[in-house]
Amino acid sequence: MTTTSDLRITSFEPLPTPHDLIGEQPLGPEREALVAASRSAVRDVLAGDDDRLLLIVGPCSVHDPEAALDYARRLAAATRDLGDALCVVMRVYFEKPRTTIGWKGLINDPDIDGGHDVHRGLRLARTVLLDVLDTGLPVGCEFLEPTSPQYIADAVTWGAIGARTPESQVHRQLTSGLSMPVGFKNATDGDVQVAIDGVKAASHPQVFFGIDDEGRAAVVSTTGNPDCHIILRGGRTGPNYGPEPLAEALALLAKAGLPERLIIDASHGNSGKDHVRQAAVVREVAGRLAAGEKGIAGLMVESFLLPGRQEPGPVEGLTYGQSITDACVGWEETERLLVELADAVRAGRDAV
Ligand SMILES: O=C[C@H](O)[C@H](O)COP(=O)(O)O
Ligand SMILES: C=C(OP(=O)(O)O)C(=O)O
Repeated sequence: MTTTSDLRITSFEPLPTPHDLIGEQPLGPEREALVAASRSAVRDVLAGDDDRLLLIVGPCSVHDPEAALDYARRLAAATRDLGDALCVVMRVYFEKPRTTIGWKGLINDPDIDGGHDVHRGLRLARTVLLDVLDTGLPVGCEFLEPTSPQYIADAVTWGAIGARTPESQVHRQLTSGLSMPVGFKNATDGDVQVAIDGVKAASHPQVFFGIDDEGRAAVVSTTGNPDCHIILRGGRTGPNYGPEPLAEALALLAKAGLPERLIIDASHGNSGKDHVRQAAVVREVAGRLAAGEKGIAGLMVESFLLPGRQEPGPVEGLTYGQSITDACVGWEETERLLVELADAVRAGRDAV
């Protein structure tokens, strides 16, 4: 080592290789079939070849695997009879991008105590993914760390690039090699064009630094991902889920030569992170779907067992089933919204 290197690194701790972790917890043929079939269904909905609504619903973040699984079982049961109208993917988010600092998710700090037991976090995340798939629900998550997908992406049906990273070359390159449809969010300042640029960049083959299955640093070459789309999540300039911002975004997509279909995120900048407002946004969008409005392929809702949020900390001291990141719609309200959304999709089919 030289006197100029690693001056601010306190430790390097080797992780298991993706090959080893996946070997410990294999996907298995039944889950693999579910992931493949649900990816294909999501692609069809995004392309407009399937007239259902893609609904990405679930907690802002997973912090308590037991509560996440409890939620998954309820969601699977509640949506069993809504499959003619809704293509449901559960939000199972393990990596949280922060505005400044804060808890960065189950993989980074599974004990929510600053211990950062990433080894445990990775294993736990994979266990949660497999358990959720066993309820019959496909899974969606945000990809934030450029190397973590090698450990979990085989189990993921839909991915997101969050509002803090649509302009990041690293995330665009990563997405170009991901095997599932991926949504790019508009930036936190409300800029939609960066998400569209992200979709375009990710659709191209890319060559970049990454890791292989054996965890070795590698030059990664990709084919490009043709299944990307944008997500309107509002921003500092206000919400963008209304008919006017939607029309503007669709026009930008058309100008870029991309399909005029997108996802609306009812949370974040579209609700001011207020879960009561979030339910109102879902109902407004449902009304528009029932009236036959075009262009909305999907909706994202942050929902958990209890409404609202609480401050993060070790699970023993937390209220069961309540978010420790953004405020979520509670379960009873979620059940009502699921039925209302399915009815809206059915009504929209008959609208002129
Ligand atoms: O979805 C979660 C949050 O909105 C995102 O992680 C940013 O949160 P923060 O602004 O509290 O850091
Ligand atoms: C972090 C998230 O959202 P955004 O990137 O829109 O802030 C999220 O969906 O968890």
